Amino acid sequence: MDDRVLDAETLGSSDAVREYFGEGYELVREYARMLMDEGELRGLIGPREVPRLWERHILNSAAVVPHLSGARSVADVGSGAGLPGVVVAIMRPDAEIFLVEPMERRTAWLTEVVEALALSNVEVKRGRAEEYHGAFEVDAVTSRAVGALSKLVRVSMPLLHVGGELVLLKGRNVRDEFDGARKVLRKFGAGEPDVLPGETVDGVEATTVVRVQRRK
Ligand SMILES: C[S@@+](CC[C@H](N)C(=O)[O-])C[C@H]1O[C@@H](n2cnc3c(N)ncnc32)[C@H](O)[C@@H]1O
Repeated sequence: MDDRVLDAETLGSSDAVREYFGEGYELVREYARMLMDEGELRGLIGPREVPRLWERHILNSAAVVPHLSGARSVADVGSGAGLPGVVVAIMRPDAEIFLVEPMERRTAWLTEVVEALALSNVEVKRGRAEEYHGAFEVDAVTSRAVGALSKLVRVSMPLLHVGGELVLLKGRNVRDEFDGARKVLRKFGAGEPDVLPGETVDGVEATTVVRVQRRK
């Protein structure tokens, strides 16, 4: 194991992180191991991401979970390597999770992860979110690093039941995207976006979570 992996392992095996993930800890750890072993090689994460895998990716992804408490079904739009969708699926085994991703190479990886971790609550759906408008509806959509708020509202709002919510991991400056999204928020019957405080686990602060409700 090289030093970069050891760095990430230190945080990933800390008591605070173990306690935070509770029953899901072993599965999250297995997923992190898969990403560390193969993620870079298969072009799923960059080489610089290996040492900060827990900090920047795993813990960061977990920050959406407290905001999904009422959701029985969740679609993760643009799952990529499975972030945050796989982490959500592990932490919410009671919810039905759809991982929506257009790239074949990435859906192949997601399918392997789902099988290796025996995640019976997950369905991988290959395609763009827009292709699934009218095909299924969920209580919540999560998404990270897929695009600006206006795009996320346009492609994701039609996947939600009325009353359902987009729960997005965004950068600190997300408010700068609000003006550009006004028109599309109105068009898709969305409420005012809420910017929510991220949690801090073992000194690691999560990025900003933004919640937008489908009102009609
Ligand atoms: C930068 S990656 C982020 C992946 C992952 N969410 C993460 O945070 O590591 C963006 C992903 O969104 C996917 N994507 C882009 N547009 C999409 C759309 N309209 N519907 C679904 N997925 C989309 C891309 O194929 C890509 O895998």
